[in-house]
Amino acid sequence: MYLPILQIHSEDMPPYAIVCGDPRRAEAIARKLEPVRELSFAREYRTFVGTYDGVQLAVVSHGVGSPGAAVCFEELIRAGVKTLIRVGTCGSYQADLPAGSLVISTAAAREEGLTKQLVPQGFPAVADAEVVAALAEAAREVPGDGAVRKGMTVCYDAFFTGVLELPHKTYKQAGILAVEMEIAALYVVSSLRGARAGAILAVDGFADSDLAAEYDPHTDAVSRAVEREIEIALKAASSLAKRDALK
Ligand SMILES: O=P(O)(O)O[C@H]1O[C@H](CO)[C@@H](O)[C@H]1O
Ligand SMILES: O=c1cc[nH]c(=O)[nH]1
Repeated sequence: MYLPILQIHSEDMPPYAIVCGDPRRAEAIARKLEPVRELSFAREYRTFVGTYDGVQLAVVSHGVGSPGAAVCFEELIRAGVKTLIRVGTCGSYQADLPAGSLVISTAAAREEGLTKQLVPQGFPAVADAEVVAALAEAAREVPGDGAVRKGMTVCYDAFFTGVLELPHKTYKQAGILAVEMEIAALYVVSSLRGARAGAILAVDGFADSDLAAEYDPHTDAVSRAVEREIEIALKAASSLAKRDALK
């Protein structure tokens, strides 16, 4: 089957995929695969396939925002991908999760618009428990200087605020750890289509509007956290694949 938006063929796709927003991050992840092959680079969607620790994986960028990312997730699942792990960045709500920390998202509050067009309001955007456990286990094996925390995240469409305020205060008060822009789409599309998904995020600053002036995602602490989450996601994907092989 040909997937016309990603411009890939299902025959080339393994059942495990690492996904991320930035095509350049996809390339950085793909450099860890050996051998590796670039299948396509169409719009924001850059697709590689290769081998990590004896396991065949795809690495695909999905761009910024849920509508475009949902197109990517749908086509990957139609192509036969059954396990998706997002390796992203996020803004933190928690003082003890500064830039350089890692967040494993167990579920996402659906504050974006895309999933409202797919499922009713009460439908949860929830990670797969096996994927979350594999990420948490891999995180314990990959050393680093930042904190690692499992918990809920919130998914917005807006990155910069307009004249309305985003409900940062409410979600922070409710114990949400961090904000980003694609996990709701990932978890809802995966649930609807029978795939399993999870996500790990590197904190690149504080999301609250009063701290936004200090936003700088290009520090050494963030780069180290991104490098660490890439290792964690690759290890998690490989251990899930090896466990699946024994089932
Ligand atoms: O680092 P990525 O994976 O792109 O994720 C986060 O970064 C982008 C915003 O800067 C959004 O895509 C958000 O979800
Ligand atoms: O969506 C995002 C991603 C990274 N950092 C943020 O503050 N927001």
